[in-house]
Amino acid sequence: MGAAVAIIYDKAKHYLRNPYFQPNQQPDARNPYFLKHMAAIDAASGYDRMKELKEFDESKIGVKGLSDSGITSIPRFFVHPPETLSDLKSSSTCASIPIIDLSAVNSAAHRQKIVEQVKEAATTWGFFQVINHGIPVPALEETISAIKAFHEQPHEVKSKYYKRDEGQGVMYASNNDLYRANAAAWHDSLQAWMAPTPPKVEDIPEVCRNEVVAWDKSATEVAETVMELLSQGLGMEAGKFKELMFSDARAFVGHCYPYCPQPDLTVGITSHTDPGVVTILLQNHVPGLQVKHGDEWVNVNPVLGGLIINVGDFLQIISNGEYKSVQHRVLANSYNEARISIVMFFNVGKLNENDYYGPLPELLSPEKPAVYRNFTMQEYLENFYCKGLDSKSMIEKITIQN
Ligand SMILES: O=C(O)CCC(=O)C(=O)O
Ligand SMILES: [Fe+2]
Repeated sequence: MGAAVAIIYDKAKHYLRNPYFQPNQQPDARNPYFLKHMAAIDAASGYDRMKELKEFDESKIGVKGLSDSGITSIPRFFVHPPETLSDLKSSSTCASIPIIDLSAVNSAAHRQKIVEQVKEAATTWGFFQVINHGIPVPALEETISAIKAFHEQPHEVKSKYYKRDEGQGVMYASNNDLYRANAAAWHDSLQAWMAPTPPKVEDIPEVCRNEVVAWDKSATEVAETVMELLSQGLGMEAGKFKELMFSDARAFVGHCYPYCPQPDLTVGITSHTDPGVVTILLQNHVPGLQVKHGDEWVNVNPVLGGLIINVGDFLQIISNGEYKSVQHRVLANSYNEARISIVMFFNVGKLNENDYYGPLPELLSPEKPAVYRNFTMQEYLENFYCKGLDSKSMIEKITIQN
């Protein structure tokens, strides 16, 4: 057994020794009274959550390392509160997000119909899949394979990239919000800021370097097409979102959701909305992504050649609530094969922290007054980086109460 492997194994054994934690004993972690109460329980049982988190983080093994080590019970800091766990089983099997064919997007005869479809999907679902978007299926598969290959590298190679350096460059870590969230989730991610400041190409791991660079280019083309349709759907010029620099800040994330031995006790990614303008998501064939539609969770099943698009908080706000930024989550993976997803987040590129943003003036009228107040980029970024995925969104914070 190599030294690094021995260390991983040692860590895993350490986690196995953790007392098994009954989820129904877990108090509501967001309630300050219970937090205090819980700290007391932890003190009594000798459980030091911060120490466990740090040990896991510093081991750099990620959930992939835990999963590969053959553990049969998950560390306690991954266990979610009972109200999250009891909701995991409730998913609808009949509904599905709209699928929109973009093959005729440049045909004058068909354009308006596609604009209507995109508008309807963004208004009612906040999520849709696009097909015939111009990226060939083999290119989608190569991108997935490259990210899978990154996560499958031996610990010795991959751990060199492990760091927490949010908001810039390239980083690989387990759970971006590990120290902010109430409970950790069963995924690892490779992340790279592609714009406005692209990473040094040599900082992108070699095993997926060309694919990440190529994906940035092709996903941005699709995003810009979709943004034109979304802009027209609001009755504005196709080029309006581009003019407002809505695709000028971009983050690439390659998630890996390895097999989880106790998928009923945790999640793959905690329910959240995306903060930005739009997100484009490519997933492999392993299911798990769900979106909230009305009171139901709906499975987003992989479609061959499909790319999933969703509206982020920023777009909901500037569209004055017309387009919906919808809660989504990923279930902890119960399949033997890892679930891989490639996510591109598109955000406004203007970096002046003191500029005000809010519902676009051209969408407001006496009949349709602003439903959100204006905010600065600084307030928006602070809100994002100070919270876990599971906390209050920007939207709730700036909604004008009547
Ligand atoms: O992996 C997925 O399918 C969803 C990921 C996601 O929602 C996110 O990274 O914001
Ligand atoms: Fe998301």
